[in-house]
Amino acid sequence: MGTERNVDLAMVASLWRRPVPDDDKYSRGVVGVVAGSDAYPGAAVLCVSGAARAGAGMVRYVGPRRAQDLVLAARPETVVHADSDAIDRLPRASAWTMGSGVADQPGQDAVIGAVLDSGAPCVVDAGALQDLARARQAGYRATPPDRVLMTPHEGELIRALAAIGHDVTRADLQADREGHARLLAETTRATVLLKGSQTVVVAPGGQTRTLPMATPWLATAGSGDVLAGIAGALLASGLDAADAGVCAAWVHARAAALASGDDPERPDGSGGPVTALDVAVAIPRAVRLLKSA
Ligand SMILES: NC(=O)C1=CN([C@@H]2O[C@H](COP(=O)(O)OP(=O)(O)OC[C@H]3O[C@@H](n4cnc5c(N)ncnc54)[C@H](O)[C@@H]3O)[C@@H](O)[C@H]2O)[C@@H](O)CC1
Ligand SMILES: Nc1ncnc2c1ncn2[C@@H]1O[C@H](COP(=O)(O)OP(=O)(O)O)[C@@H](O)[C@H]1O
Repeated sequence: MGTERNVDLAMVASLWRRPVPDDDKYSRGVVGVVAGSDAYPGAAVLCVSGAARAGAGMVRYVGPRRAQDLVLAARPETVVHADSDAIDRLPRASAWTMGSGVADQPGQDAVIGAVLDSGAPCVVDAGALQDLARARQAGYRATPPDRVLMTPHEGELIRALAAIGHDVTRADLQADREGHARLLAETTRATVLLKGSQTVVVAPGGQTRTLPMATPWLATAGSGDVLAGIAGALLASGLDAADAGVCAAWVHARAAALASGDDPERPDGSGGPVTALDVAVAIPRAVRLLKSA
């Protein structure tokens, strides 16, 4: 347990699933996205854009009407579902991304609960992290540890740990980022991707994988929502949670470097500013780099 591996292009290229002639949109993976809310409708667009650009065969979006409309305006290929309908009949999806920009939306909370009960593979972000941590600590673990990926930033990791009885300061966390990510992973029996300039992915009872430093231009509102969408597409394509997290973080960082014009090998901020949607648009170019490995 706890052995370290650094992530590089060859590792990601060997894991990334490319479509084959026999594929159809379902076999390539259908991602259900429960993201965005009346308070944060833009997170829905960013999360869906991340999933679509990373190669999902289909994206199903579940959320409030205004967010549905924004999603369709930006990504008309998305199939949208009202959260009130989805509670009765969960849309069929190979994996789910849930929680980015979700805040005080009872319909979405009910869908998130139903997905977790179903045991489907899922990425859990932002507004869904604390409830998931509490539920898994209490033993409600329908989804196996290698199929659930929690994606906190440092503030969210502190709150998720507090929700399960571990009070941690920002200084404690920064002194040992991997140790605290592992504390959440082992206590909840879930895979944890801790975001930051250097992202780490911790599998419970397994390895820690450390990503290269990303361009500091990536520290911009909504870029984490794009990452959650990418990871959902990769879980839906059949990767396990740790591999999906590693590949998503690598492609996300490369897409940001490409969009910024920063040095992809040693990003130092020498490029220009990027927005979250710029990162999503650059994902296909980052995926193309994988074929050179
Ligand atoms: N366009 C949109 O709709 C956007 C929606 N977003 C959503 O907005 C909600 C609130 O997210 P926020 O993170 O902004 O605010 P939160 O209210 O979740 O967190 C704020 C607290 O966490 C700390 N914190 C925030 N980001 C951090 C980071 N990257 N690393 C370490 N500590 C950090 C701050 O110091 C602060 O104490 C989330 O659901 C998120 O997904 C954001 O992604 C921004 C864009
Ligand atoms: N200083 C930094 N350098 C490089 N990447 C960063 C830095 N800070 C944050 N990131 C990355 O940017 C993204 C921010 O995600 P998050 O904090 O969830 O923001 P949001 O909630 O606004 O989407 C993550 O992928 C994280 O790894």
